[in-house]
Amino acid sequence: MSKKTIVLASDHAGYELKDSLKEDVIALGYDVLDLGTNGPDSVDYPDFGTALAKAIQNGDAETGILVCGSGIGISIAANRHAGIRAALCHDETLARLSREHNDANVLVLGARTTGIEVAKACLNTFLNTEFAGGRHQRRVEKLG
Ligand SMILES: O=C(CO)[C@H](O)[C@H](O)[C@H](O)COP(=O)(O)O
Repeated sequence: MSKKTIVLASDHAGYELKDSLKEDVIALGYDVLDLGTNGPDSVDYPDFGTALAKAIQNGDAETGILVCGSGIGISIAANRHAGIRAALCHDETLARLSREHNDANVLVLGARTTGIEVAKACLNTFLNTEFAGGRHQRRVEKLG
């Protein structure tokens, strides 16, 4: 059986945090699909949020991690796509709730707003928390 694949993407403001989180994801035993960006040259977050959403829609990965400066722009981009539930998280509580209540399939972080240790804690919580189902199932289904 193949390992679960996690897709990562960021803009120029987020690539260093994205690369750091990628190391953690690999160390945890996941397969990784890195859609870039891979350097400080200015790029546009909609291109990367959209590319990640399409990778999940296509079945290339089950779960995603997105990073931009604030996390806001790239969240907006990803959430325009059907089936994508991208959650901008600033702490472990939000990371846990995004999984338990919203069955979020994309963790979004702001590299200019969230420190590396909090970001890593969010990542671990996000990856290790199951969707609670029950009353939340009906609500998630209404998201489309
Ligand atoms: O989308 C954003 C803001 O909502 C992100 O923070 C971007 O990374 C940011 O806008 C990029 O800004 P820059 O001045 O072009 O580096």
